[in-house]
Amino acid sequence: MHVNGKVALVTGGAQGIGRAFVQALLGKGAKVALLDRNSEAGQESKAALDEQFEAQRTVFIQCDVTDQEQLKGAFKKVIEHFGRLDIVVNNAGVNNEKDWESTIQINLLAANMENYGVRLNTICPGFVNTPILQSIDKEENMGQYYSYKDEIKNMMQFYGVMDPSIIAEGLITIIEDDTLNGEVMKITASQGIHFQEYSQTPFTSSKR
Ligand SMILES: NC(=O)C1=CN([C@@H]2O[C@H](COP(=O)(O)OP(=O)(O)OC[C@H]3O[C@@H](n4cnc5c(N)ncnc54)[C@H](O)[C@@H]3O)[C@@H](O)[C@H]2O)C=CC1
Ligand SMILES: CCCCC/C=C\C=C\C(=O)C/C=C\C/C=C\CCCC(=O)O
Repeated sequence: MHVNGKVALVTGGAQGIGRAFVQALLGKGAKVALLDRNSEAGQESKAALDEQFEAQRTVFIQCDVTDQEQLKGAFKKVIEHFGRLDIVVNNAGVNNEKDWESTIQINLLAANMENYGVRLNTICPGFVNTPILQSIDKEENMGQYYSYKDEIKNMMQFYGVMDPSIIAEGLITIIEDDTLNGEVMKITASQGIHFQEYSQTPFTSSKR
């Protein structure tokens, strides 16, 4: 799918990887709705993007993705505003070991699109240089894993920390290549953008 002229919705688009996604999509000619629960960061982000791209190509919608009513309302607003919706990027995420139920709700369940006849792909990055990494130093985020913070920092040094722009490059690859569906794209500092390969099962059922 060509990105030029399409409409994209990015959750958690106010900062970090989401913001890099928004920037890359605008750079390729899309119109973008950035959704985020953080209104201040969302507005700041839109204002900064407006200096680089025409203001009418970006809209910020405050939305907590765990609130289904807000989320549905935001999808509706995007279609009303831009007249269509072609690309959904389910990016919003938190690191909150103390409230893992809400972490699962935000990171995995909020925008489940599998029943809508769309291509569905996943990006699994290694460490990326965004504000979420600051949570590693905070007991309120790490909970029982707080004592591992130095090991995690050693891992970051060992494996490397990537710039968000390479994750955005992975997203554009997924959008532009229509053959990609059900793929797990891995992005690491050592191997760059690559795909998880699954071995074929040797078993073939006689019942078809
Ligand atoms: N930074 C990293 O090293 C890695 C990040 N990830 C994942 O990438 C995604 C983006 O992470 P980063 O940009 O690093 O984090 P970030 O903390 O910099 O940005 C996350 C954005 O999501 C928003 N958000 C959080 N909860 C929300 C909610 N309930 N509703 C709406 N917006 C919400 C935040 O306000 C923030 O703007 C997350 O899902 C994260 O788990 C995955 C692998 C590595
Ligand atoms: C530890 C809590 C952090 C909270 C969320 C922030 C970052 C998340 C990072 C990841 O999910 C990635 C974690 C591990 C992967 C690390 C390295 C893989 C590199 C492999 C390689 O280069 O071969």
